[in-house]
Amino acid sequence: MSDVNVTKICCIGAGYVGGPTCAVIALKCPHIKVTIVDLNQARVDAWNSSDYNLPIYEPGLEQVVRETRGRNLFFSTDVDRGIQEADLIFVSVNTPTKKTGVGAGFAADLNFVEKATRRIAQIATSSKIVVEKSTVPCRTAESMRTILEANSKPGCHFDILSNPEFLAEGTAIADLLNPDRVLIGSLQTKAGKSACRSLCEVYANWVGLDHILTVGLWSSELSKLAANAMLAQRISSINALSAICEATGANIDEVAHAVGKDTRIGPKFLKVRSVGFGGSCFQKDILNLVYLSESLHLPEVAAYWRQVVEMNEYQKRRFTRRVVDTLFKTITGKKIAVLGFAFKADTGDTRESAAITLVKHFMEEKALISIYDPQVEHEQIWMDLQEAAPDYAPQQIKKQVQICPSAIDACHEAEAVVIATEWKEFRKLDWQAVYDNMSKPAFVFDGRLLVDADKLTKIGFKVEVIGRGAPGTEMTI
Ligand SMILES: NC(=O)c1ccc[n+]([C@@H]2O[C@H](COP(=O)([O-])OP(=O)(O)OC[C@H]3O[C@@H](n4cnc5c(N)ncnc54)[C@H](O)[C@@H]3O)[C@@H](O)[C@H]2O)c1
Ligand SMILES: O=c1ccn([C@@H]2O[C@H](COP(=O)(O)OP(=O)(O)O[C@H]3O[C@H](CO)[C@@H](O)[C@H](O)[C@H]3O)[C@@H](O)[C@H]2O)c(=O)[nH]1
Repeated sequence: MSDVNVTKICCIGAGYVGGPTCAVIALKCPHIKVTIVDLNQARVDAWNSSDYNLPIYEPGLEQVVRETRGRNLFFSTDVDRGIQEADLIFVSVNTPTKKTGVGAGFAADLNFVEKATRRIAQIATSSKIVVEKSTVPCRTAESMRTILEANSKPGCHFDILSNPEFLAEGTAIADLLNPDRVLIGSLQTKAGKSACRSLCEVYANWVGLDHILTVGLWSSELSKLAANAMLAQRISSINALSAICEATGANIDEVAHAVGKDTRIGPKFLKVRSVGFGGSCFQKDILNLVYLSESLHLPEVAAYWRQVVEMNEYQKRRFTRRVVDTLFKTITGKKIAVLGFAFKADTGDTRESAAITLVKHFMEEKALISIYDPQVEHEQIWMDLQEAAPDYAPQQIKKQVQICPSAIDACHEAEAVVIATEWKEFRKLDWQAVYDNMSKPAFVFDGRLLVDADKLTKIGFKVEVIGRGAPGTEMTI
C-alpha cells in the first residue's frame, strides 16, 4: 500500500484550534491547499474580513493569515465541498461538557464530533484520512470508525488518526511553530501506519522528526486528557499550598521557587498566577477523565482527579472571602473594580474564566462591580454573567455591574481593585492616579502576582497578594 501524498486538507471547525492550527499548516506547507470550514457564518465572515478583524485574538495570528489567506488558505461555510475535495480532514469541533442527560456535568458532549463524522461519511466520494483534532474521551476514534464504515459509499475507505492539539491560548502561534511534540495515534495496521506516515509528512515540513511521536490510537486520545489533568493538578497543588502560606506567613513564590529547583519537579506551571485556573480545557478535560474513570468502575481514580477541580473551586471561594473579610466583612454597596475578564492574558476568551465566578460572588454580596478588559467584547461579558447568574434579571445585573472603557475609569471611586487577568497594561498603570481617585482606605487584591506590592504600598494602597499573608491576617473558611 502506498502512502497518500496529502495535497488538500479540510479542517471542520474554524475555532480557537482549527483556525490557528490550519493557518500555520498553510504557512509552512505552501504546496497544500488548506480549507477551514464552519457552519457559523459570522465566524467564517470574520476570518474572511477585509480588515482582518479575525474572530479570535491571538498574538501573531493576523500576520500568518495575511500571508496565507487566498494563497493556499481558505475559509468557507461550504462544509460539503471542503470534505469532497480533501485527502485529509481534521475534525476540530467543540467538545464541551454535557449540560443535560447522561453524564451531565462531567462527560464530553460528542454530538458535534458525531455530526461532523456523519457528514464526512455522507458526502465523501473518495477515500479520506480523518484526523481527530478535538479533545475526546478514550476510544472515540472507534465510534467514528464505526459510523464512517457503516455509512461509506462503495470504494471509499477511511483511516482514522488521533492528533490532539497541545497549544495554549495566548501563545498558540509560537506553540504551533515550535511544538514540544506532535502526537499522532493510529491503529497498528498497515493502513493505519500508512495514514500516520502521511500526516507525519505534513508536520515534517517544519517539525523535526524527533518531535513527532507516533503511538496507538487509544494512547494518543488518553495522553491529551492526561497532559491537561497533570498540568491542572500542578496548579491545584500550588494553590493548596498558597492557602497554607496565607495562613502562616510563608511566601508561595519562595516556596514554588525552592520546590521547582528540584530538577525532578522543574519550575514551570508552579505559579500561583491565578485565583484558580480557567479556560475552556482544564476543567472540561478533567471532568471528562473523572467520567471515564467512573464508567470504567474506577471510583478511587475518579475521586483523585475530581479533587483537582474541587481545589480550584475552593481557591476562587477563598479569594472572595479574603476580599469580603478585608473590606471590614462587608462589600454591600461598595464599588469593586475588576481588572481583566479573560481567563488569561493575550486572549479574548472568557470560557471558565475565574473572573466570572468572582464577579458572581461579588454580585451575591450586593457589591457594585466595574469591569475592564482590553480584549473581551462587552456583549460577551453580559452573556457570561447572565449564564453564571441565571436567577438575576438582566436589569438587576446591569444595576450592579458596569463595563468600563479603561482601567482608570473602572477604578474611579472604587473601594478595592481586584486584578483578575495578568494583562501587562495593568502593571504599567498610573497607580498614583488610580489611588488619588479611589475611596480610602484603597485596597488592591492582586490575584495574579502582577504588580509591585512594595511600590503600591508606598503610594498608600493596602495590598493583598495571593499566596502571601502576614500572621495575624490569616484566613479561615
Ligand atoms: N481552545 C484551546 O485552546 C484548545 C486547545 C487544544 C485542544 N482543544 C480542543 O479542540 C476542540 C475545539 O476547541 P475550540 O476551542 O477550537 O472550539 P471552538 O468552539 O472555538 O470551535 C469549534 C468550531 O466548530 C464549529 N462546528 C461545530 N460543529 C460543526 C460541524 N458539524 N460542522 C462545521 N463546523 C462545526 C463551531 O461552529 C465552532 O466554530 C475541542 O475539543 C477542545 O477541547 C482546544
Ligand atoms: O502556573 C500557572 C499556569 C497557568 N495558570 C492558569 O491556568 C489556566 C490555563 O492556562 P494555560 O494552560 O496557559 O492556557 P490554556 O489555553 O487553557 O492551555 C491549556 O489547555 C489547552 C487545551 O487543551 C492545552 O492544549 C494546553 O496545552 C494547556 O496548557 C489559566 O487560567 C492560567 O491563568 C496558573 O494558574 N498557573
